[in-house]
Amino acid sequence: QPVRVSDLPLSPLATEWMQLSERHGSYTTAMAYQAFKDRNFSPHGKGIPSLGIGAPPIWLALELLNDSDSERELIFELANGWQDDIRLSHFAADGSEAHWSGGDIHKNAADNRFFRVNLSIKPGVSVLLLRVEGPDPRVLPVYLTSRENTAKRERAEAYSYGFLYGGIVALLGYNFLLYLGIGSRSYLYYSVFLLTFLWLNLSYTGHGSAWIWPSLDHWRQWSNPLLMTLYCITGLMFALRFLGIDKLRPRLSQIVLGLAMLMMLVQAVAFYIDDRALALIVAFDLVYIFSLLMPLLGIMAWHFGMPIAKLFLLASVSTMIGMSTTALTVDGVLPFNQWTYRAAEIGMFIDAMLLALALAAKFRQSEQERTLAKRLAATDPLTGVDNRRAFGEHLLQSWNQSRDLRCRALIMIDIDKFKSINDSYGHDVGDKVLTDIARSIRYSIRNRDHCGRWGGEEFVVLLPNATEQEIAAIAERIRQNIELLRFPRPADSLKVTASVGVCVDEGLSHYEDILRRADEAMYSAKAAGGNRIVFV
Ligand SMILES: Nc1nc2c(ncn2[C@@H]2O[C@H](COP(=O)(O)OP(=O)(O)OP(=O)(O)O)[C@@H](O)[C@H]2O)c(=O)[nH]1
Repeated sequence: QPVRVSDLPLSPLATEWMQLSERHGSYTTAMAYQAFKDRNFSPHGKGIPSLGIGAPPIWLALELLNDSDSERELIFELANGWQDDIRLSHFAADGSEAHWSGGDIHKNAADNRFFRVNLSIKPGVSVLLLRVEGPDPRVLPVYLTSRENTAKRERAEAYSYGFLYGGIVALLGYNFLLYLGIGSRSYLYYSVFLLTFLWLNLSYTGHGSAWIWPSLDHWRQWSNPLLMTLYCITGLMFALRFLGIDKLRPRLSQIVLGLAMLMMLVQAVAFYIDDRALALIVAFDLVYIFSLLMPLLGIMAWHFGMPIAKLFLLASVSTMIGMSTTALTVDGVLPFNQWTYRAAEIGMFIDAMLLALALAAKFRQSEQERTLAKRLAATDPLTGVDNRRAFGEHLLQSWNQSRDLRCRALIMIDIDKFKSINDSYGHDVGDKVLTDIARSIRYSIRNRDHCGRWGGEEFVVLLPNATEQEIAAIAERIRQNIELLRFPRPADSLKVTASVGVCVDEGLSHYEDILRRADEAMYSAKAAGGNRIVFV
């Protein structure tokens, strides 16, 4: 049944095709045409013709009926930029013939990224005969539509590719800048992964051949398998680093990378012996392993309790879904449209975006960890106030910041006879006394004052911006509140007191002087019997 040129579908031709494989010997165009007329072609079946890697050359034929009395202009386009040798013949109703050829092995085959031919279909029944040869996956989405429909499709594709490439380039540039700024290797690995993703996209969409490397004939044929391999390897390297598997499971990490490198070596050998079918099989196998391995690594990291692993898992599952959708579309299980056919691209793009989000989440997490570590390093674990180092830093900082007009003071507090508390009630009670005293001091001071543990049973308080009356009141409050502390059994009869030394700064030249003088004052208080305040 010839297909009416007025009824041609907007999607690629599928059930319309008749096919003949060159499995049992090759044909010239005339022989194939004769075979078609002798009804030796069989119906192609459903889906876009898809024959896998290294399939023998295939002939596809289509009978066209132009039942009008004028010529019809159509555009034939094989929307797949990686076939080696494409030949198209048109046998018109009036007996005239036209022939075209294209594909990767033909130098600068077309000024378009795909093999494209303008056809004039004369009234009557004519035959289109297409032959495709090459080791690459033989997926043959052929559009046969009017000039307007082709332009419409081209415009939609241009927008979508603009969006895709724009998105990847923006992510790539941003993450590379983050690497330069922050120096974290994860950003570098991610940028390299995005670069290979961009490069691979340029390669298999035909944009690279059309615009970037039109004269690199050898590269044009090899770019797909080599870039697929590189994409998987950089993706794995990023995942191992990002998920921390290189540190948690270094052996596993080494095995995965070793296998990836082995694949790269096989590709180098395939390149050397010029066996592209081998390179393609290795590349596709690696892609399948990759799309299974990535979620597995995500699950493993999840198992290790890494919160970002969920985002990573979601990202790799989106690639898996995309890839299977494209595969099912090519096989004719799912209906063909730009979304289903290009689902792998969309899945990988969503993957890349989710990974950027995961990187940001990881950055936030490590920032929080850093802040926590900094706080822990500055805090006395028993009492929760600043430790000696942190208090010293704070004192120095506030000293440098303001040579204040109003006076400031430093209070040194030492618990009286603390050793005997330890000796009589044990260390646990001693610890409880220290904790309660720290809490009591914090309760006695103002919000802007700063408290620290200076030594075993010694505390310090810095009072900025305080009048002499305020200083005296706070020091007295501290002393009194310590004296009022009560403890549970067995220390219910225990009464604790402290000796307090106060140094009011009236133009001291060095911050250590205030510490030394407050210490001296505290010792004077202790020497005078304790439980008192001495001012200097
Ligand atoms: N329970 C407990 N004891 C501590 C801690 N840090 C230091 N100490 C004890 O504090 C005691 C301090 O003893 P001394 O320096 O002789 O001071 P003191 O007994 O208070 O004597 P005076 O200061 O002269 O009143 C020592 O026995 C230390 O073991 C701690 O974190 N917990």
